[in-house]
Amino acid sequence: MSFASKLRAAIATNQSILCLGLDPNPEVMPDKYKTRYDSEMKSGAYPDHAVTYLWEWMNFIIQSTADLVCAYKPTLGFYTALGAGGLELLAKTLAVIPPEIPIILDAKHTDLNSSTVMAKTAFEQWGVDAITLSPYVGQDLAARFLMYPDKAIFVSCYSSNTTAQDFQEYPNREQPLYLNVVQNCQAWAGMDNLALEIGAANPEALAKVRSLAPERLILARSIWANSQGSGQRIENLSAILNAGLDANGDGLILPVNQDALAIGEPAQLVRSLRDEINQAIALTTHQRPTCDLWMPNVCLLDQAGHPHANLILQLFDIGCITFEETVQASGQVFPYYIDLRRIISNPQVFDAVIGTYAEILQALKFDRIAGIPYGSLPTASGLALRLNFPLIFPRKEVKAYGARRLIEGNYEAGETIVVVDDILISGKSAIEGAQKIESCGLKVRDIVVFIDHESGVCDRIQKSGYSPHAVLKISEINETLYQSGRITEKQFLALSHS
Ligand SMILES: O=P(O)(O)OC[C@H]1O[C@H](OP(=O)(O)OP(=O)(O)O)[C@H](O)[C@@H]1O
Ligand SMILES: O=C(O)c1cc(=O)[nH]c(=O)[nH]1
Repeated sequence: MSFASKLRAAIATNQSILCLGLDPNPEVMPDKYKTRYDSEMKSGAYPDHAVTYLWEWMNFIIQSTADLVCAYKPTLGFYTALGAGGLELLAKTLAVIPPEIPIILDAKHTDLNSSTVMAKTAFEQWGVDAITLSPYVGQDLAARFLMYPDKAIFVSCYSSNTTAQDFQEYPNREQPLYLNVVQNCQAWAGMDNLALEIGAANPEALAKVRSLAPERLILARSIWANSQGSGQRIENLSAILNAGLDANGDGLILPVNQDALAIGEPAQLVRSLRDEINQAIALTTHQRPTCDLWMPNVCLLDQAGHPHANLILQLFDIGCITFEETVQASGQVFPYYIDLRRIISNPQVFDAVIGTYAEILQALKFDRIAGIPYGSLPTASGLALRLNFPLIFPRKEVKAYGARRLIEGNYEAGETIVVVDDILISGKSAIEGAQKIESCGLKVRDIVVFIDHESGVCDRIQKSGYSPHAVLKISEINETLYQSGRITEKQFLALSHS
């Protein structure tokens, strides 16, 4: 199961957005383990035995909280700091985490050279579901981890540490570096594979991140740093939730405060924290306006890329391009499918797509717009409304009852019609649609599509007497997806041989 599905299931089953850090830090070890640990360490004879007490402690925490949290987050540094025994401890700890609870390895990995092997060890050997990464090596680092489609990365975007402000807030508070990181890293992968990690002792930074990443999963850190008494904790919690929850009241995971680890019986503390958070979420979402403005997810690529790069990524993210063997209308089997029919369920993408067609249509001369059923009827309707032109459409099949019209809508013979379709593969649908329209005494000059699948289809359209226009070529889409790390080389090659 993928990280994203596992996390959703764990949140639903345990009714919890709590992520518990599994950090075998001897400094905060409860007394019942610490006394034995210290005496073993003092004896100096068997330091590996001392690790046994850390293991007992970690195991106890997991057994006590597995029905109360949505994820576990071991911090790699605590394990490596213990030497060889620490890595054994990590393996043993991971092995007792129930498989339905996702594991986020807090590695803050930052070295490009070791990233391929780190990804292999973390995801294949240790079997963790997600890993935290430092952003500053850039997309190349992330790409090594994103080769695993069922796994996820958490990009560490903001630290609560005071001295980190010198870098994060550079060059000024209006356009700080960390918001640049948030904006840019979202182009590296879709929602299920890339989340953000934010130190949120101060909810202001969290709110800014949320406004730039309205739909991303955010792991908030250090949220308990400024909470002394319970009143202050509830106040802070409410501010964190207001700042960090997405428009649906989701998209946020919160840490368990480290006190839970230091006390001998963590279950009670984690349970009451979970319940407190759930109550606060209910209150926060209840107070929000019921009719919210729908905000797009921002996913920016380098401005030097394709002018429609962001739209291409969004199309990919909403599932318009899938890689599985699919029979085409022509009977051929392709190793992918382009399903532009999904656009209509995402108002922001739909609007952007209509805008790109509109730019082309505005330069053409015509009296009416015709959409090719069924896939292109919503788009043609959107264009008719946006450009204020009348709409018609040729039926796929003529009905044996009712008006039995081949062309629906009103028109006058001799008028010029612009044909709108979503994709040209063989060109058959668009050409046949245009011919139906012409058979009713209308003229068709231009055929406008969103995607030209290339391989000579535009020549075929021209040979049939029409002028083809496309917003995008399949090769441009392929290049952008590959450059952004959305698709693998194998998928790139599959689309290149289209
Ligand atoms: O260039 P072509 O080889 O004709 O392929 C492209 C056509 O195929 C799809 O429609 P489809 O036949 O799947 O029908 P639908 O729009 O009703 O889903 C698509 O919407 C195009 O109209
Ligand atoms: O029928 C096809 O050939 C076809 C249609 C479509 O919308 N997308 C695609 O990849 N193929």
